Amino acid sequence: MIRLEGVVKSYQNFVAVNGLTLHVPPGSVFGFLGPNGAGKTTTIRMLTGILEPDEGSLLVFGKTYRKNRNDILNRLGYVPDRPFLYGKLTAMELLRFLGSLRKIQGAEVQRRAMDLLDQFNLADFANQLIERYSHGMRQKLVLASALLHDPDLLIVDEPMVGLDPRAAKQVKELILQFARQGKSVFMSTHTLEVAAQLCHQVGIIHKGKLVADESIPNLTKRIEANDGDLEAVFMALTKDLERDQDREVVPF
Ligand SMILES: Nc1ncnc2c1ncn2[C@@H]1O[C@H](COP(=O)(O)OP(=O)(O)OP(=O)(O)O)[C@@H](O)[C@H]1O
Repeated sequence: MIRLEGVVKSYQNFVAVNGLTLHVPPGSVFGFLGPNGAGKTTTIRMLTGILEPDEGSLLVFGKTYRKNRNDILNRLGYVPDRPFLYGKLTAMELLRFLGSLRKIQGAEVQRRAMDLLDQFNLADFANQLIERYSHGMRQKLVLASALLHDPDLLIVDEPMVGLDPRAAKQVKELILQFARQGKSVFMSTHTLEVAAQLCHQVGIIHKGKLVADESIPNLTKRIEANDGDLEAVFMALTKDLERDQDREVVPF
């Protein structure tokens, strides 16, 4: 679903993503971890066609944005880290509007919107103005918006931030259900714990470079070797790179 080879992206002279290579197969949840400023959002902006890589190859569904932009975007759902929601619309109005942009209209958009609002326990608030929604409700609505056109790939920047345990559980279940249908999820997160619960594969980025790319069983072994301390594993991986900037990805 996603294949990156040697992707580089700089802002003026600052290299934010530095030779990134990773692969996300169908039916999998890929967790993209890293500390603040590691290059996660920059990578996601390239994956969603907002930014273009300076170097390297970036394929989504085996296609490039340069040649197949619309094909890719029609099959992609994206939840940004700071989504904008227009507060003067109701949830249903928002979903109808987004549906019209995607050419999903009438009874079809109404049915899909109600199904999604129902899945997120928002059906009772379908006709309430978004400005009256809590943070968690807004987060769930943004996810519902990203799923309206039934995408094959969901890209989510920090899906759990600010969610209470109940909302977080719903979002986790939805992500897992999505992958069970043979679709893929690429999600960034700061927390190894979220990744360990949800993801099949985890990539850890630090200062624009991938410092680890491993399956959850391998990651779990590593965590156990550190007395169950997730953060210790994360700190060790990112600290190593500070000592040796040219180090290769940790082999597993
Ligand atoms: N538009 C920009 N212009 C200049 N530098 C930028 C720009 N956007 C990001 N950066 C820098 O690029 C680096 C990577 O930023 P990015 O937002 O990709 O990191 P991140 O891993 O998503 O961080 P966070 O977890 O804090 O959101 C940071 O040092 C950031 O300051």
